[in-house]
Amino acid sequence: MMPRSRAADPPRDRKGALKTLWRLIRPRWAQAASLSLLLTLTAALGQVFPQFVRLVIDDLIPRGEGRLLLLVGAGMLLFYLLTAALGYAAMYFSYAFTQRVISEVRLEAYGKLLRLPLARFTSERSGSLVSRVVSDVNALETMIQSGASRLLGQLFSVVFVLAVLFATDWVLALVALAIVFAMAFFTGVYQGPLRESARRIRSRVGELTATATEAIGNIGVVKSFANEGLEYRRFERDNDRYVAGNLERRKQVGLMEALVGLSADLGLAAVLVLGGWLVVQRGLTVGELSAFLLYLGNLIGPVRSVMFFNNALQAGLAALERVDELLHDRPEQEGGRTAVPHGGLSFHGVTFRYPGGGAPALRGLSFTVAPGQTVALVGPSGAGKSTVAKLVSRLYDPDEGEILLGGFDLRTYALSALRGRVAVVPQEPTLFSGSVLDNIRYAKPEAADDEVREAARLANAEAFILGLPQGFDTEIGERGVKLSGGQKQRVAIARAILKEAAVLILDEATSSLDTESEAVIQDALAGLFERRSRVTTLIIAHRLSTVLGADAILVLNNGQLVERGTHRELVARRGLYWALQRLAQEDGRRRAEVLGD
Ligand SMILES: Nc1ncnc2c1ncn2[C@@H]1O[C@H](COP(=O)(O)OP(=O)(O)OP(=O)(O)O)[C@@H](O)[C@H]1O
Repeated sequence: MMPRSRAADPPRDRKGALKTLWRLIRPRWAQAASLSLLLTLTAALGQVFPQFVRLVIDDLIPRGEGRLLLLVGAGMLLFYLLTAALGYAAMYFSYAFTQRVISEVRLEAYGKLLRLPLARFTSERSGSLVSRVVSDVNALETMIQSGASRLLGQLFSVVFVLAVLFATDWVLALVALAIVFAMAFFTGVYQGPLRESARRIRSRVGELTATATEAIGNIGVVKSFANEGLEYRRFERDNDRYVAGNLERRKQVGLMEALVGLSADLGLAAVLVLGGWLVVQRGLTVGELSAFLLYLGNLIGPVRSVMFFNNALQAGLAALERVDELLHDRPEQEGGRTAVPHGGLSFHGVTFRYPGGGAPALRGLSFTVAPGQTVALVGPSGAGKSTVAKLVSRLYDPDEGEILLGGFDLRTYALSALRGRVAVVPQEPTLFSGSVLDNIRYAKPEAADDEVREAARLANAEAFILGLPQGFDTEIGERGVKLSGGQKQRVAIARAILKEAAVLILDEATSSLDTESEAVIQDALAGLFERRSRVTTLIIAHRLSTVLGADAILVLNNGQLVERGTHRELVARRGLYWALQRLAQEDGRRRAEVLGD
């Protein structure tokens, strides 16, 4: 028996996030480095102005060089035009670089999200999962952008200026080095708390997104219970937590910046005092001390930027950790078999418990449906009928036992191949935004228009579709025309007809269909069976008519198979099936009486 796949790996940490960051940057490190140097160069070009001033004041004016002055003016014009163009190009390309990296991560994360096992979507709210792909990925922007545009240049300046300082006066340079260490020390002290608060903020963004997504995704229900106020308060609570997280972080950032700033200021004062002493006692010149102090100023600026980059780095890494966890989440496990035969379906000792759920939904279930046969599953609510359907589509895998299709374990098939051959008509079909044509074609994206129309005809859906404002091109789904329960079912049946299914699973609608629609649906199903006579079919049956047409009836109770046989055999047994049928008949009689009145 195959091992059950784990729902999720343990949470990944900063090391994992750093590795992922390096994987993303590595192929483009040369590009990032040259962009950063180019930006530094353009910034350095800005420092040339004092030289122009010196040239004009000290040279040209005293010599009365009017024409040369014009020439210098023209030179400055060219120089600044070039500087502006370089600055623009470097800034744009570093931005484009950041966007490319981020867009790649976003696509990779979304691709991964789509391939996570269904169970993963119950361990985290879907809005929070979406926030990992959208807002966490967006939160990487500042880190990558400032890293790509400034970091390298600033590190370069720090090393360069330190070298100049040591060449000027090594005693004072040691003090300067101590300043850098003090600044780094306070940055280091706040590294952990900043990372923690950044993590909290990211997870609160996830909660905030999830709360809004759930309410807006179910806005009809919210409105029908007039619960806009309740939902508003839920969002307000999450929003308050998010704001509190941001304020807490701001306090830490403020303290860190203050301590880093204090180190720099006290360091400058120390250099001034020590330098003054050196001038008095050791013959250091005033000019040397002034130059040293100016250089020190040039050192502290870039060191501060590097330290404050740490802030962006921690926020970015906290976001990247969440993205990284998603990227390393285990996808659905699958086999390599791509040919799924028309064959029998069998359950062997299948036991299954929903992740996080209590009692097993299925217990040691065994049954076989011969190729091309139709089996009806009946049983009281909660017996496990829909669970059987979910396991056949491999939305979940059994904890124990195995399910074979055409003689092979379902887990040996490639998922897309398997799901491409298992057609499900659910009780409440889902429609997506798009035309009717697109919605039916969802079952087989490569199907030609004619094929789709033929499927709709066989599903008894053509007449109502042609009655819609733009026929097959009518927009349905979230922003379009709303379809009735029966119409949705026929769209779902048309989808199933379109598929080259080896197994058909039909979850009959229990309610919401009047007798007329029910007849139409039965006709539609007849179309489905006519087209797919060799299909192995599993029906979660709620109607006598369907049960009578089945080759065998399986009665489930409490996740176990309690009876099996034909309608006649099961009625003769006077067991659970007989009791359920009697209940259904009584219910039918009462409804007929009410309608008769
Ligand atoms: N996603 C889920 N997570 C946890 N438990 C679940 C989940 N879906 C179903 N269950 C539980 O599994 C058991 C079997 O449910 P299942 O939906 O298969 O019953 P059913 O026979 O199809 O019922 P019905 O006729 O009412 O649709 C029930 O106890 C149910 O509460």
